[in-house]
Amino acid sequence: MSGSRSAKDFFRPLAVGAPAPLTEIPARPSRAIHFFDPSNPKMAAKIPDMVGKVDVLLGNLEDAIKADNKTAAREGLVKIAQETDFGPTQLWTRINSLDSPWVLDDLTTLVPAIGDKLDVIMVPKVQGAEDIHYVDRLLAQLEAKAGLERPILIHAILETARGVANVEEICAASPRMQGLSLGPADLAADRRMKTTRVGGGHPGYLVRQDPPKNELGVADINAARTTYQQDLWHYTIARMVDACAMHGIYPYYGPFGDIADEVACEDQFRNAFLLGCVGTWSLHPKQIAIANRVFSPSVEDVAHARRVAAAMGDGTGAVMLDGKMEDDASLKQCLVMVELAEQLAAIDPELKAQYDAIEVDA
Ligand SMILES: CC(C)(COP(=O)(O)OP(=O)(O)OC[C@H]1O[C@@H](n2cnc3c(N)ncnc32)[C@H](O)[C@@H]1OP(=O)(O)O)[C@@H](O)C(=O)NCCC(=O)NCCSC(=O)C[C@H](O)C(=O)O
Ligand SMILES: [Mg+2]
Repeated sequence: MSGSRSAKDFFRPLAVGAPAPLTEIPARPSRAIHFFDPSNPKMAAKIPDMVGKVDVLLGNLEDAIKADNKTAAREGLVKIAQETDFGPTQLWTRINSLDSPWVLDDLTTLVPAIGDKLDVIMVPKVQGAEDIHYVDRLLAQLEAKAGLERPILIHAILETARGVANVEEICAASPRMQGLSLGPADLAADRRMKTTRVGGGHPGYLVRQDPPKNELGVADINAARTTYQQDLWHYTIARMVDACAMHGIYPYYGPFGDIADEVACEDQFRNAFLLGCVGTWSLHPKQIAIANRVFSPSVEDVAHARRVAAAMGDGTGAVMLDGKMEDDASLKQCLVMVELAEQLAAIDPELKAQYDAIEVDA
């Protein structure tokens, strides 16, 4: 429940005539949220062909769009949305930040023009529940005026220290809250981290093995020692995952700026997937395949999960499979995998064929 609204009012529209808020956020596949600049003619021309090949297309209006192109990007997005049938692909936008001179025009232009096609509005640099409340009320007013029949959802980017500190209240601020993404570049700057990258790791953030000891038991600190690079984003992503799970909404990684390094990109995405994220951003067409691969459970994992489910019968008790104990709790993890596989199979025929080919012998 939001801090200032009582439980009975939480699911009432915030403007007369606005659509009723959803009581549950649908689990729509969103492995890759693909960013494009609607003011860039080359990128814009590629969008119709990407429909059906990526789960989410996001027209970006904020950072990475030159100040001189803000209006062109907004108008470009309206044109693309009006001319494109998005089929199973969701259409999202990232509006300008709430302290910018552009955001009001973003919302008052987009909602009447393409509000019926927009699934989610991503709000950058969210600091606390008050930012969500502002967008929530304004969207309700604009939806009512435009006669929209379904509410547009809100996705917040965590990219300030205050936003991270307030992550739970942000998730709880509105029934429109669909999910959270990590904004590692802005967050690093706001935290005054000493990095210069857009997401990913850093070779200096590491732990080193203890020194070996000589025969007298004295540590040889000059001996070669293995180091292990650590994940700079583990803490923040873990907080996001817990806050989202608690509020029934969805956590996402965010941008990986080293477009050329596909291996490290895949590693960063997989860490997020394993921790509980449902998707990530793709900044370049080649990151879509990486995201789709990582955020779809492997055939081996789905086969194992179905095998555990079959062996567990009514879901209670404990059984041994391949020398390992399985019980109610491991079954619940397996069911997360099975449900995700079913959702993805419904929109991805290639994955469906792979999952359908699995034979389960208990
Ligand atoms: C990163 C890019 C600037 C690279 O663009 P480019 O140099 O043109 O790459 P290529 O030559 O390899 O491109 C090949 C063709 O593909 C088209 N292209 C490139 N990117 C896209 C795209 N995202 N969608 C559709 N089409 C794309 C090119 O136009 C080429 O076409 P052609 O010449 O006809 O073959 C560029 O990829 C880019 O700008 N990407 C998006 C960047 C972005 O959105 N950044 C903002 C999100 S990250 C962020 O905001 C940080 C975050 O908030 C935080 O705080 O952490
Ligand atoms: Mg940012």
